[in-house]
Amino acid sequence: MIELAGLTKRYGEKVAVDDLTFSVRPGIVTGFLGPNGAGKSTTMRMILGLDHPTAGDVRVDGVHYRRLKDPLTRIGALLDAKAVHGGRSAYHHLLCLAQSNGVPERRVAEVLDTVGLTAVARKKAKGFSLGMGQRLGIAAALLGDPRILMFDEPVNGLDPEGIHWIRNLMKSLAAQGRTVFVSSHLMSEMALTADHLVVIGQGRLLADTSMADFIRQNARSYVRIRSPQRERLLDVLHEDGITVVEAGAGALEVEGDKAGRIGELAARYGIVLHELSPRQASLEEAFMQLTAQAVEYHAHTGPDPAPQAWGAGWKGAE
Ligand SMILES: Nc1ncnc2c1ncn2[C@@H]1O[C@H](COP(=O)(O)OP(=O)(O)OP(=O)(O)O)[C@@H](O)[C@H]1O
Repeated sequence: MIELAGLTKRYGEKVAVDDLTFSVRPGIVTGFLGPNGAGKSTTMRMILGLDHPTAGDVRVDGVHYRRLKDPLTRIGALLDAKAVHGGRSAYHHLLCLAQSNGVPERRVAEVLDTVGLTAVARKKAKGFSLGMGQRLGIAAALLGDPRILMFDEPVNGLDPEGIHWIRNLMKSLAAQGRTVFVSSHLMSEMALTADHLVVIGQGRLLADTSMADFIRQNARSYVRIRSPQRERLLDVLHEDGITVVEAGAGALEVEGDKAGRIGELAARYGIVLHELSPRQASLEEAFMQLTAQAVEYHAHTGPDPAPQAWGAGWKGAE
């Protein structure tokens, strides 16, 4: 279990982590999501005692990291896969870690086998690909057989096979009852891996929810419509109590699964439709919406189309 209470980190004027309170529980994969610069790495560094909180507190199994005896056997972390002495072999790198942390030597061969690096164990780490480096970093995290694991963007730069492998590894570690805390800026990746989600933006907590609830609340379905008789169509839909939203580029959107009803109304009133497509918003979109106000650097590719609405009960883009 990892417990954060009011955890805050300032760098001068910059608040990197802002009053975070949440717990990471055992037996499940908890995804830690946020756009670039949201404060994920800073939070993880504070969990490991590498950065001091400006305020608040973070505990690993009830104690501060620095007070843990043999910390590698309690919590294993992959923060920066490049933090390896390149002149050492994978085996030697892990052996040094094991010897300086009271971990039995046999664990080195075991974790090399787990991450699939046995064949290259005697090769120098500086010749490793990004994927091999990630695997070596994960091997180091697993070395002390800890009950808590923390991975910062572990799939960065990996090929599909590597991504698949990491996904399964995390699930199996959680299934063994371990606490697994993994950061990502990709919702689509987390949707396939995490049971629980903690979302932050500009250091602040935006969501702390089960993946199932997040999907239930955010995987909205809607219908996209295009018509050369747009005004007439708007009138007809309005009369039928259907709420319509401007979707930009001449398209309209209606919440829910109403394609059938809209098609019938269009047919009854002889309105030409160029498009009538039922759609499902992706979780990536839901995540972008949730964090939209909290992104540090926006790439402006054009004017933001301000949503307009017609009809009953439109409450704005939520
Ligand atoms: N040592 C530091 N000094 C000053 N500012 C810092 C320092 N470390 C991080 N920051 C700032 O704190 C904020 C949070 O950074 P952090 O690296 O924790 O975010 P992140 O969510 O991990 O982002 P990314 O996904 O890009 O890795 C950023 O604005 C960053 O510029």
